[in-house]
Amino acid sequence: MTGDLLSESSVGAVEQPLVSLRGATLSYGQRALWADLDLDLCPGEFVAVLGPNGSGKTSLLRVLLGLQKLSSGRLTLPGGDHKVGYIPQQRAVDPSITLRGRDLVALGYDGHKWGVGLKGMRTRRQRVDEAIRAVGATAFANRPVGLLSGGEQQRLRVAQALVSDPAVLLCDEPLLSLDLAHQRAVSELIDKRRTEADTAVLFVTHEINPILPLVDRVLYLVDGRFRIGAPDEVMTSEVLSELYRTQIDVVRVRDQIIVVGAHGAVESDQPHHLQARSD
Ligand SMILES: Nc1ncnc2c1ncn2[C@@H]1O[C@H](COP(=O)(O)OP(=O)(O)OP(=O)(O)O)[C@@H](O)[C@H]1O
Repeated sequence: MTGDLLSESSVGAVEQPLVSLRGATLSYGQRALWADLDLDLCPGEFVAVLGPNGSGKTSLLRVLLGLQKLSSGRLTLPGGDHKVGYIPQQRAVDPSITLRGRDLVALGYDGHKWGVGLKGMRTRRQRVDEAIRAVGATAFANRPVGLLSGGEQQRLRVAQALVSDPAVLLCDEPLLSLDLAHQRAVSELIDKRRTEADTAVLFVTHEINPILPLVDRVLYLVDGRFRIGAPDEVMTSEVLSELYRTQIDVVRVRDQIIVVGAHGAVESDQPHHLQARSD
């Protein structure tokens, strides 16, 4: 139930991490989702978290958000407390919800602030407007969230996470149900934040290809086992076969990674990007 740390050295320059996990284990009852996990998240780093359904990706975000206690091990913030932006998994919004798009974004700015006063209100409006502009949502920000398309709602969720000026951005499958154009737009927005503000990004996804050029390291979780390293180190036939405990073939086609598994190899745990092998 342990994982090997393939490449802490591949992080590059020695930097003080914003978030650090040491020997982190999360169990529900007898089942360890992951155990002995060491992970540092440094400024400007983009870490993708992959793994089949139920492997503990969202639970990892919940631990980092302070919503879930570790069963053992330590979570530390070596540089002190930081602002954290969170893009939650998409959920269907009730069409009768009258909250406007800009109100949703403003919730991200308000955070724990109360009684901001008149001057504060002006700054708040400016910051919210900027965030809405940055995600290209100005045209629909005054409409009720419930009447917006999935892609439009997702852009507003990104704005909500970014408006708080986060040092760490936690994203839970932010590309889910977006078309290719919106996948690209949302990935670019997150990457822009990372490069311009040195924000660290932890990005849960089932599909690495849309973000492959942005990824520094991959954390791949399968059934309590895990690997951490650069995409070229982790996304290999050898490593994934070991994680899934069955033959997995990883092939590169142009700039895409195609993962091919044996029929029925991972059953209901089959990740979205795992293609059935035809032999
Ligand atoms: N509070 C809890 N108590 C007990 N079990 C839980 C709790 N929260 C999550 N789980 C279980 O832990 C497992 C991991 O859940 P989690 O949501 O972290 O997986 P995931 O990798 O994000 O999955 P998906 O890809 O489907 O979103 C699941 O089997 C889930 O049912």
